[in-house]
Amino acid sequence: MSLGLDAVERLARARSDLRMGAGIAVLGPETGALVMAAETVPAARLADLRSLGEVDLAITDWRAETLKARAYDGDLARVALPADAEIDWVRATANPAADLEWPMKGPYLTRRGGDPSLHRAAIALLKSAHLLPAALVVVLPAAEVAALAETHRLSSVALSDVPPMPVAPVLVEIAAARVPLQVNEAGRVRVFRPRDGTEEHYAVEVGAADRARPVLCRLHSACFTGDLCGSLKCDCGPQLHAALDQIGTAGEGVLLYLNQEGRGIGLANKMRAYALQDQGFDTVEANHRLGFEDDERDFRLGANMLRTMGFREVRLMTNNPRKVAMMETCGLRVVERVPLKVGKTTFNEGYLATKAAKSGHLL
Ligand SMILES: Nc1nc2c(ncn2[C@@H]2O[C@H](COP(=O)(O)OP(=O)(O)OP(=O)(O)O)[C@@H](O)[C@H]2O)c(=O)[nH]1
Ligand SMILES: [Zn+2]
Repeated sequence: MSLGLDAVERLARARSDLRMGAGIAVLGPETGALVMAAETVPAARLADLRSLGEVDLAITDWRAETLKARAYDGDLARVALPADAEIDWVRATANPAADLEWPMKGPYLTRRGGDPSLHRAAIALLKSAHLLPAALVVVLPAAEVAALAETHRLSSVALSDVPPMPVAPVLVEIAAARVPLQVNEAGRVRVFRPRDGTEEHYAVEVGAADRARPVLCRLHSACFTGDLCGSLKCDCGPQLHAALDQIGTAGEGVLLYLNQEGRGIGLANKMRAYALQDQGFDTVEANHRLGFEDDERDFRLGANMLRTMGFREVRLMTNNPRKVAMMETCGLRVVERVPLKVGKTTFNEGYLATKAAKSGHLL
């Protein structure tokens, strides 16, 4: 019987529930947790969660640093929810938007000792759902959590199925068709769908490159503001079009368009980061204040797509050494790094300088 959900399907359902403000169960061998997203949980549900036991607000070490909370667990801190904390306090701890107006939300009492694995899994789930990485967590005996999930028909996932760095999803080509492009009429768009229910990614192939030779390739991450709206805050739009021009002129090559908006944090969080940048923080600091790493992308996706298309060697258009390294790790030989130096404006020179200084980009 295959009617029941497998682990990958249960994770996809749990991500979706968290986005809607529902609770989910994470089941470990002895203990389990009821988990809700600080960003989406309705006030009434927070009250119900409280009635079950002690509530922790799990935040990342980056967010803890901003809030001056001690992160005894290394990569995260388990803040004990104060008895008088209302939903506004929870949201403000998760979201740095009002940090400057409301700086004294603490002092934060954080837990020390014990096993933070359930909290770590909760944060990983929220990140993969593109929500702020702040999770409300109540830890109880696993049997009790399983019973609550059963009674209230909540999604439940096994702790062992939520690894901190998920395995690279398997991508399947779903559809492909000819799309004549301005840069070259021999264009073809292929759509790849990950098996884990996350976003689809696209490959634009120009011509029919020989699979036995290195392919000219741009590995591009989605940027709604730069690619579509012509934003001057970044260099994405000009890079996208320069890469397409170069591939079109060469007569063959591949543009991989990965739907990893905002370096993998999603557009809502990227706009939160932009609002922080308007307060004076740089692109990396803004991500950290939100609780994210400076780059949350999984470049293994691009390498998987290229391999599925039959390529083994690549001439990669990028200024980002991490992209080169990841291709190599995934078994694709980068025979050449082709620089893409376009799109510098007075609005983005600070952004480009920060990427060079803090993220190792080549200027
Ligand atoms: N979080 C965040 N993301 C941003 C910001 N500005 C641009 N982005 C995102 O950054 C990514 C840039 O993608 P790419 O141009 O492929 O990557 P890159 O790391 O700059 O590397 P190369 O362009 O290949 O040199 C896109 O996903 C954008 O949406 C920002 O200030 N904050
Ligand atoms: Zn951009």
